[in-house]
Amino acid sequence: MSSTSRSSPRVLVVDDEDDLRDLLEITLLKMGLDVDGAADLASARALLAAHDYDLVLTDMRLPDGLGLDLVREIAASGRILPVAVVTAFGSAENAVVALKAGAFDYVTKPLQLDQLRQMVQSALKLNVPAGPAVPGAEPVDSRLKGQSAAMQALRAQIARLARSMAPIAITGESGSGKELAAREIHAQGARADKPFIAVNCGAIPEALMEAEFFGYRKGAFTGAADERDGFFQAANGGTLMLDEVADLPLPMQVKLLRAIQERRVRKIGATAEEPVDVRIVSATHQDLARCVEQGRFRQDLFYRLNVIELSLPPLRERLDDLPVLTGAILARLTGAGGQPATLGPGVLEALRGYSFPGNVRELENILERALAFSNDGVIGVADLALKGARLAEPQAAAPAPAPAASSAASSAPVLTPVSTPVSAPAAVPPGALGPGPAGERMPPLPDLSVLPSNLPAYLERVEREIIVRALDQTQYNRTQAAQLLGISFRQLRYQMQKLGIQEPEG
Ligand SMILES: Nc1ncnc2c1ncn2[C@@H]1O[C@H](COP(=O)(O)OP(=O)(O)OP(=O)(O)O)[C@@H](O)[C@H]1O
Repeated sequence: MSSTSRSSPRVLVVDDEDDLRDLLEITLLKMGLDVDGAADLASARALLAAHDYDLVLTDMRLPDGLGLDLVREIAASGRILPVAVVTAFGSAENAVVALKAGAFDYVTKPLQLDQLRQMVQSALKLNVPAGPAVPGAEPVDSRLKGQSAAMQALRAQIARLARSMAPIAITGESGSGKELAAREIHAQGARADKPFIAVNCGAIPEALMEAEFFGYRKGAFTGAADERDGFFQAANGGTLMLDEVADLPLPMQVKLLRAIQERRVRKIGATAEEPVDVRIVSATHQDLARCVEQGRFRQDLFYRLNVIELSLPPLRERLDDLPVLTGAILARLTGAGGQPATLGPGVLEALRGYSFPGNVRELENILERALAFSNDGVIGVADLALKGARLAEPQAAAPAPAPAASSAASSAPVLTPVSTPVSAPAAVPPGALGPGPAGERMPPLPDLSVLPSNLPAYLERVEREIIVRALDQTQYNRTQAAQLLGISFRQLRYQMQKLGIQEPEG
């Protein structure tokens, strides 16, 4: 059942079960494709050597080896050829192994023909050159700015990952660009014209989670006045990003695992399941493997989400990107047609000396604030009001420390209460100490007669102490605490998680 015309995309089907191979071949022929069949690895290799294919679809178990061998051989050859595997139902492990080895996607037996067709269509779209490969087209401008080796490697990895359906787990500190990377993977892949839906798992009340993810039928519960789609249906054909995935409660993790494994969801109140074709990208700034160890995250879901890891480097490890990043951010802040702001002398050096715990988001915030304080669009060092710059300055005697407010942070360095008036030493940039330009509270520095031997750890302790105090002052009202500290609720929540600050029990 093979065809020789090259006007249509050509697919190689490798399966030793005649019935299944026939079913696959007929389905693909009906889609207008040319199809060759092979019953074992040896014939598949011979056909691959003789012809150009646009897609290979292979069973896992073959008389003379594994379909996985074919996946590996094609990946190692550098040939741009998507390979999908057919796995037995319930053998999730095989599917994950194949995806890790470089398979584009998988379908499970018994075959769901609608899923098979969707998968084939996605795979064939990958062979249409996109972006810069089209002659005369403008090169696609990556949204992820930076020329450092780390960013170049990241962009190359993203280009590879965009060509597959494998679930990706993105890790990286808060503000390091996880969502941007996920959007880039989506935009460069076969699903670019379909929706990209990002869901902050930590922001959905537990009681609403199932309805939000899977949707509901009219009348399924009080208040369900109309039928509604969930995130899975909304992202159908595209990408669903599960941001802050470590925040998912355990019961929801079970439901999510099922939906991802079976590629089907059931709306609340519905009797039938519906197929969904969604690429899953997850992200967290937490150590998910540790959450598994602590019993807070299911091992099986972790395994399913963590097929391929993409790690975003913190900004402080790629400070060479600062000129490009600041340029891009300032251009955006000034908007089209505006005169872009410039950096005054010493500004880049000052930024290079800072550790950016909030990464690119923090750089954006610093520049936005600095722009507001700058004269004639020229940002000076003082306009940056960098926290690190204060610590870098040689300090005269600091005010006497006050007792720590919270036992949870009793080992933290002690800060003087925020209300203590302070005058700034001459060497410190204006705005860094004392009331800030917009009447900001700037408490005095802790005693720095002894310099910390581990600056990041020290800063973390300072930050921890400040946050615990703000929470104490507001009876753990996080919205008020965030306001008090001039940060967003989301930032506060991230920092609390990162620093392991929990509400006192009772
Ligand atoms: N390499 C980069 N080039 C340009 N902008 C970037 C880059 N990395 C991050 N940004 C910008 O920084 C901000 C934060 O990025 P993003 O939301 O993707 O981070 P995140 O890691 O998902 O953050 P969080 O953990 O808080 O959800 C966004 O405005 C984004 O556009």
